[in-house]
Amino acid sequence: MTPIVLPVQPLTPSAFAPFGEVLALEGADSFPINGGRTQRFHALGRVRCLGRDANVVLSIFRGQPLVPPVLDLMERHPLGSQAFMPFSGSAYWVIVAPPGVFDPDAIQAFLARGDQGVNYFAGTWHAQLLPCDPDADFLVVDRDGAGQNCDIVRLKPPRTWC
Ligand SMILES: NC(=O)N[C@@H](O)C(=O)O
Ligand code: NI
Repeated sequence: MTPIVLPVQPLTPSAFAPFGEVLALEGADSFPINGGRTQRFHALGRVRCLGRDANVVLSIFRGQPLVPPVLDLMERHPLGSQAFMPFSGSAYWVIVAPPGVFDPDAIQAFLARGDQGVNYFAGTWHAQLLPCDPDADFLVVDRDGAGQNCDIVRLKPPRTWC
């Protein structure tokens, strides 16, 4: 099947608001701490962690680009948020759809800079990590625990982006 081409928009807090939060210095609420030696960029996102025996965990993902760039599935985590913060400088694509019943017509694609993170709301449909560069490292904050926390939906036709 010929993939549908998604237009890509720059990642901004307002455009991304239906899907989650953008983790970035620009526009953040910040204040000095530690006697003024440190600036705290406060509460950039909120972690949700629901269900039985659940913990918030911190992981590192070393991701590789999707080649060819053809997306045939998306996923969601109904029991918890999931945050990705790049720390090797790679830009990455963020392809999402609103929480709830999956609507393929509501899919949106963003290009995130290497200094922007994202925190997907619990239940936000998203593509698995799509870095632009090889060996792209991300700090990931998400939920570990009992229960089904990864629902998958197949894209027919698949999607690509430009
Ligand atoms: N499966 C996993 O831990 N990663 C995905 O959830 C992802 O969004 O990349
Ligand atoms: Ni995920």
